[in-house]
Amino acid sequence: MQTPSHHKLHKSPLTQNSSRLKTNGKRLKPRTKTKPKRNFPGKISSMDKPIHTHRFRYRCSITKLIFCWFTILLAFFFFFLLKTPSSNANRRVLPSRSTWENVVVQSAKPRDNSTGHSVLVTGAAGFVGTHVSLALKERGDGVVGIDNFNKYYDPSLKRRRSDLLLHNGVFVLEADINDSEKLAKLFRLVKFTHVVHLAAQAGVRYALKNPASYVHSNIAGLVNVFEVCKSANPQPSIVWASSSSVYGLNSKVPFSEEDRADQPASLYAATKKAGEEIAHAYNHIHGLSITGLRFFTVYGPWGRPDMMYFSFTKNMLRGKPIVVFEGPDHGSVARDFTYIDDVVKGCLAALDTAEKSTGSGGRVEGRAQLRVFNLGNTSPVPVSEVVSIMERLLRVKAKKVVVPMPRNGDVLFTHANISLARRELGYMPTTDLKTGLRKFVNWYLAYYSESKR
Ligand SMILES: O=C(O)[C@H]1O[C@H](OP(=O)(O)OP(=O)(O)OC[C@H]2O[C@@H](n3ccc(=O)[nH]c3=O)[C@H](O)[C@@H]2O)[C@H](O)[C@@H](O)[C@@H]1O
Repeated sequence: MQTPSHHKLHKSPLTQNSSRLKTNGKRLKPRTKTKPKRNFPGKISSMDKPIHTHRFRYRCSITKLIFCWFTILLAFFFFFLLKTPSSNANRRVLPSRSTWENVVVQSAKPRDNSTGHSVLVTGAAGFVGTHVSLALKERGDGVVGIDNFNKYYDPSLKRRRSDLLLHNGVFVLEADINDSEKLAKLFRLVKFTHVVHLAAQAGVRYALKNPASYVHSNIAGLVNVFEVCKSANPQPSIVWASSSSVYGLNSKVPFSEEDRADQPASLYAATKKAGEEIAHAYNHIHGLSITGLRFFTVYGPWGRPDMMYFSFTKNMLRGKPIVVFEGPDHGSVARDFTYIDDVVKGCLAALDTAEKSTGSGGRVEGRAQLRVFNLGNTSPVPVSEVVSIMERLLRVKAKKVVVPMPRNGDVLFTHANISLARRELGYMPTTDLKTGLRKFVNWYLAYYSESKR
């Protein structure tokens, strides 16, 4: 009869290797020379176990130890990965013993605490967001950015803008404006005096391809920003980006803030107009001070690759055709192109003239300010004229394919009346299209020649 230890012995890999394996009926020679010493018949004492057993157990325990350490290290790695914001750029900025929370607090500090603002800029790695953040920082305000770095257009351009901001002392947290926890946390860390809300799904024609993204950013995201601002104590004043597209099919020119804006030609325009109504509700109920800025086709260095002047430049330099839209009866399609520096001045003036919000802890002390301004250039230029300017600047003949403007969100023309902005904000655009496009082309050539290196 076999003892339990016998049973174990026969089942162990050692036993199988040394005594059980046979080839062609022959017994295989054991791999080790040491034979087990038996103290009692049928039993092997622990001291007398064969060296193979010791080595095997030794190897087993080493393997277990390594496995244990590896698991602990892995757990630490994931713990820190989850605790740290995911942007590479953000990770790069964090000094070794600092947390992203400390960096946010530093970034939000104005140069002079008594006069400077603490501003949260959403969409800070976007085109307008980058320029506004830089201008605020440059004049001494504290600025914290937030951006989700989505893939609507080349995210590497957004990363480069974010690097530029970081270089200038503006930290951009990688997070979506729909992440209420993150936003609320930012407000727990910093008492922001102002929010410049520029994060949005832009582009009029893309709405046909991805309508949900407009609802996600321009409606749900906007509501989320307002919600967090409404609950903050003190409540910040808000300046946010609406759009000239809200005028839609309006044919009365130039477009004035009092004109009807209830005939949007795209879902994009509809979400921006909805945003203005949502702003009204939050102002009315919660006492938030809100200023909406209707931007008119903003262009310039660090611009958006999805916009016409940018994509035409790229195609013309590569010898590719460009598709130029025209109106009925071969009429021109025109835009009130507005240079980025002028728009930035308008944004800062809106922020400086914004009154304080009047709500706190669910109570509202009096009416809060609610404003809407056009930020345009007051001189519409036909797209065909833009192409001629580009041809001269790039010294390239464009391969134009002229087609009737498809009904996919575009309107025939935009033209801003800026009297109100001039009166209330001192807004006065100074850059004509030729000068602005020259600055854009210089930036474009430098940026992409450097990227190739
Ligand atoms: O001001 C605004 O409200 C809007 O301005 C731009 O929208 P859009 O004026 O359509 O700017 P582009 O897409 O750069 O188009 C400019 C002009 O070029 C024309 N175009 C565009 C693309 C193209 O392939 N061909 C072409 O002729 C358009 O019809 C339009 O007249 C922005 O993309 C929107 O995000 C912004 O809100």
